[in-house]
Amino acid sequence: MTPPSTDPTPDAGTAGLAPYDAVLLFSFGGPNGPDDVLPFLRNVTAGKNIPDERLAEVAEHYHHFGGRSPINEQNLALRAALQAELARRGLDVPVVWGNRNWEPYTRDALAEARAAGAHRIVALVTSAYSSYSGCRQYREDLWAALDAVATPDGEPLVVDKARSYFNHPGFVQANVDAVVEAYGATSADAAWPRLVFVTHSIPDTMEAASAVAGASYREQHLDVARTVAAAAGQRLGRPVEWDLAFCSRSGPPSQPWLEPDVNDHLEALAAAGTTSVVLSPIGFVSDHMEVAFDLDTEALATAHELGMTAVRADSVGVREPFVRGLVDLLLERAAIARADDAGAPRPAEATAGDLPAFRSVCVPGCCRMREGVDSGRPAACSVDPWS
Ligand SMILES: CC1=C(CCC(=O)O)c2cc3nc(cc4[nH]c(cc5[nH]c(cc1n2)c(C)c5CCC(=O)O)c(CCC(=O)O)c4C)C(CCC(=O)O)=C3C
Ligand SMILES: [Fe+2]
Repeated sequence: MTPPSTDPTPDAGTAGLAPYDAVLLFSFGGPNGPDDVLPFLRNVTAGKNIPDERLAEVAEHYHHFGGRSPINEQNLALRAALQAELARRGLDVPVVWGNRNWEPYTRDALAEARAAGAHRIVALVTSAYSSYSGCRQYREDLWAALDAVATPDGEPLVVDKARSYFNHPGFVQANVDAVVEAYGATSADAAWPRLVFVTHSIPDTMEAASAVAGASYREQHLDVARTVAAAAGQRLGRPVEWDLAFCSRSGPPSQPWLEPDVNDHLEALAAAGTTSVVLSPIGFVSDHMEVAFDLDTEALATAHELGMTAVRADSVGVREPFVRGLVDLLLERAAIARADDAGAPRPAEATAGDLPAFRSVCVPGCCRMREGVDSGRPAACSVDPWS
């Protein structure tokens, strides 16, 4: 197994981010106040088979936090951190921020980049793993947003996507650091904690669709979990036993989603004698609502009811190795674009773990949910937008 690399910061080189002249920080979006909650949830669930009771329940989660999701401040912090790291390397490009489901919307971010003179943009999605929810849905919305952006000079606006970065060394390293710190925060007289990695559940059908041309969503997580647990155990001087659990299931009960649910899993662990856990939210890049509610509110309460000691590790947020890794990833994507444009071989791509680097341009049918059922929506950043 390859340990997370601690390579020195790669030089931006003379080509820098060319051919890109702007970066799109592309995220989910979230409400800024109580009045935003319902319209936001309607945006998220348009055309989805989510029961009303589930929606009312999720609205309550947001109201519990004043109707405001932490995700927007977290994206602003990430944008500022990216800008600072780009500047540190002498890379002078605007970073615009756009969301699929709330203001600032993707189309406005693209218009902002266009107004600043951008013609070719590299998109960084705030989802580390690939599936319909973390990749294709972003690309479908991007296609629609590109369609809505005026191009008065007649030159098209092109957006390329940086690959899913779950196994990029920066993301893995930041998670290792966070896990090691969480172990340090557990009380010395508690039992050696078991490490429970947590991610967003998805329907089994979405899991199957994520495996069109490589590792599935679940397999991507297992690769990261294995790598993070091994590296953390090494740093701590003692091996850690780990599992992968899921949170935030929605959809009708009749529809199978990835399991075990983190709460059920904690019960099973308690029944088997585990008294201490560290929860590592490897499926999420920031402590947004799903982490604040499903983990910090629900799962920690479950653990305490079961008499367990539980500490939640940070998500990667704006940790330095993560931010540095994202800028490395942008530079790598730019080098790939230059190679593709020149018909030259692509440069090597940095990874940690056993899986290869995820594809930078999606293959036909990638993460497609409804093939054969409807005509599908076209998606940007793929070989064939219509498949
Ligand atoms: C894999 C995945 C990630 C992880 C990757 C990533 O981090 O991006 C993620 C992130 C997020 N999900 C979020 C919020 C919601 N997700 C929902 C619904 C759904 N998510 C799904 C998947 C994922 N979602 C799925 C398969 C559904 C069912 C409907 C559908 O097929 O799309 C719903 C509807 C109600 C409900 O069902 O819960 C809401 C409100 C927020 C914002 C949080 C905030 O406001 O701070 C974020 C970052
Ligand atoms: Fe994809």
